[in-house]
Amino acid sequence: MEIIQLGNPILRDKAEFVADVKDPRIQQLIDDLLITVKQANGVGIAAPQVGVSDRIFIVASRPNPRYPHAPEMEPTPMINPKILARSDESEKGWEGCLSIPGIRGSVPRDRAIEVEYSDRYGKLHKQELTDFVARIFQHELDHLDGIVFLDRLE
Ligand SMILES: O=C(O)C[C@@H](Cc1ccccc1)C(=O)SCC(=O)c1ccccc1
Ligand SMILES: [Zn+2]
Repeated sequence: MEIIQLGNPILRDKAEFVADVKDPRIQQLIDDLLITVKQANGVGIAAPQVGVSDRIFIVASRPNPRYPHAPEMEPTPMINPKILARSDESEKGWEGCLSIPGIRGSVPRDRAIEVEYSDRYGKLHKQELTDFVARIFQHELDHLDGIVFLDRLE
């Protein structure tokens, strides 16, 4: 799928709550996002970045030049994600965005967050995320609310 670039107003849309995770259209979208994030060599991707206004994103942390200690994880679809609690400490870190190629910036994010989301089978997950994985989650959640990392540069 084609990745929407900054400047396209769709990227600023607020994504809608997913009513039925078992809907075949949602399952197809999840498969498309998994392929797209892999092809783009990203560590995350959100549905609005492919022009779909659903509250779904993929978190796919892996070690990379900027975060060599990042955990290698199975790309994880997260549906109707939300942050339940935040650590009081925040940390600045480098971010990029597949919709804003060639630009990197230092963005403050909460170092630890308690999150809730449904997986693609409809199972509810509640867990604590820290460091780079927490950063990706916050970056992708922003996309669901039409926010990009440039909006958060200090
Ligand atoms: O635009 C996106 O949502 C994907 C974005 C996710 C992200 C990267 C870095 C910090 C938080 C969230 C990317 O994957 S950008 C390209 C990339 O692979 C990368 C960029 C910087 C550091 C690590 C990876
Ligand atoms: Zn992005």
